[in-house]
Amino acid sequence: MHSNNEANFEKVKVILVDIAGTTTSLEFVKEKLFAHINEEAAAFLKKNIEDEEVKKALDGIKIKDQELNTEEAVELIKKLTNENSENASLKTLQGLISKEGYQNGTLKAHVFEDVRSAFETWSTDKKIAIYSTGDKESQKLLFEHTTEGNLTSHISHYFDQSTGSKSDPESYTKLFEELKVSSDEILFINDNAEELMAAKKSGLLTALIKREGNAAVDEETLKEFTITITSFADLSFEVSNKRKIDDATDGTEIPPPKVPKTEETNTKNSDANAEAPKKTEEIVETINAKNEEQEKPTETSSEVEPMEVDGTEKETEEEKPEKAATDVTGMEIEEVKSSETATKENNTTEPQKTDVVEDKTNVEHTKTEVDAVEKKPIETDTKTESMDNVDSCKDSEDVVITKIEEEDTKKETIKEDNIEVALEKESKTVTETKTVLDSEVDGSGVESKTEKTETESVEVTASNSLMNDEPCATNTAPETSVESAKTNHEQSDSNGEINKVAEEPLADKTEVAETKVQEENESVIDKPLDKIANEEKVEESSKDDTTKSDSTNVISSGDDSKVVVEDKNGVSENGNSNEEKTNNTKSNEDVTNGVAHGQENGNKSTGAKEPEEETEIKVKKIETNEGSPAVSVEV
Ligand SMILES: CSCCC(=O)C(=O)COP(=O)(O)O
Repeated sequence: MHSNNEANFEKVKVILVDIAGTTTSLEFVKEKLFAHINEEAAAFLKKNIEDEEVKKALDGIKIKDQELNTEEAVELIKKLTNENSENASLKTLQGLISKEGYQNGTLKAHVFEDVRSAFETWSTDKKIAIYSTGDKESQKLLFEHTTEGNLTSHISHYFDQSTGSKSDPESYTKLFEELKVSSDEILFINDNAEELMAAKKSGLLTALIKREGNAAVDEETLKEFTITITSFADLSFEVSNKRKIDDATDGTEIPPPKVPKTEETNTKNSDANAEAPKKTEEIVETINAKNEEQEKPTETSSEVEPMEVDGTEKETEEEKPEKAATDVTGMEIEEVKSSETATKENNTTEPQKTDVVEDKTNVEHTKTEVDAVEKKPIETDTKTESMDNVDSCKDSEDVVITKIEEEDTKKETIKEDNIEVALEKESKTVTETKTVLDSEVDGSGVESKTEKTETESVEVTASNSLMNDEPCATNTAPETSVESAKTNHEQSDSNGEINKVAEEPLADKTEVAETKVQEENESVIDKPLDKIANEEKVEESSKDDTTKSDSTNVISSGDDSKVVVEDKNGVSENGNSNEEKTNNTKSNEDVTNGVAHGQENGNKSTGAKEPEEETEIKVKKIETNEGSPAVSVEV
């Protein structure tokens, strides 16, 4: 009929209902149940008159010191039932008498059609308790055998007169203490105004329900209660929850709260219908309360289903913001990492790029290589030659660049390590060779000098070869140089003076060179770049003769290759083959044959010596341009 403005159903945790006139029609109770009890009372007492529980109950209904036979007891039970006595012992006897009727199917308790649906809904997030004049056993029997089926699964508590009279406010205090809730978290639905008033005095929310056949309640009395309803369906707690979600999430205008249906209006009804949406604080508080409640196990919740509304609500208010925060954090971290990486890369490459290039070479390609290779300050003029190869084969340049990245990534593979060794061994080998040359030149002839120079070529070209991961279509000089170097060593075996050098395993030498170069690199890295460059210049200057000639590109080294060719009358072609270059350091015969076979057989120059042929070879021109060295040869 009405709803008070103060009504706060969101707080309700327990819905307390009585039976007669609330869940069940008074007609059923009076015309069916009580009638059944009256009919069955005689038979029941005849069978159970000696039962101690029955005796005790009979003692509870008889007049003090009254002696009752079975027939008198039956008549007393009927009389009290017809008077609708609330005597607790009578209720016990009524329950005992009706039990067989429920069990054998003779009795089916009536419940209003809205009861089952409401119980199913309420029990999802609330407790449903029964408080009836009828004893607990009778209550359970009734709800176990209703016209709507067994509803006991939705009911968590049964209270009867053992808790106290429903008209005594004290009874409700005991009740909510037992339920472990506050008084205003219980909504008591009853058709009896007197009992509701007692509950109200204890602080319970009260709903007077007007069912067909119930006694009328005057309007002034109705105003005392929280709400007046005609059906359980008038109480829709879930709608309130949906409103809370709307309010808490999208901020859109919230429709007016759904007020339980009312039959008529009065001042309070109007107020109730105009009830403003709950404030956010209040809503949040209610949400939290509901979430807490939802976490608690329901005592008789075998059919309890999760509350979807609350579940969504939780996700909306908690999970989504949390996820969003995580994503944002992750992005921030990634950005920071990227920034750090970029900074590191710049720090390691940029400064050296500038310094080394400026100090060491004017060749642009060399600059590129120096840019890329962090640990190669030693490579100077020799690199210029090498870059001729790079010039004609962009793959080489690419390889160098790749190496930069690999070095930056800590050289994870053996191959990468090899590359590094080869590159660095190149310059180191030059130094060693220089020493050999000095001793040999002092003591012996040209031949040994030549052989050792070739050894130097091995080292250098080997490193270049390793740098070329991909074959170069136009210039495979680095790989060729490796083989040529080996050939020269083998050939050197015939020369006793250089056997010692020739027998030294190449691999071992490589290891030695690697170690030395590593040390050298470490020291170089620790030095200021400017200083390194200056030192390198000095070093290169002191070993200029051998360094340039030791290169695979002896031809392209300008003066040195020219000297060699002139001295030996050797032949060098346009730097296409290191075989040819190597042959530059051989005798005329070898050189001559090398030219022929170098063209025919590619890189293979280690085979048996060809018959000697007299061939006049003239070197017409030797270009020593760093960019594209060339030698013009006439045979
Ligand atoms: C199982 S109780 C049957 C009805 C009954 O006897 C009774 O007294 C109902 O009283 P209520 O307080 O539930 O209206």
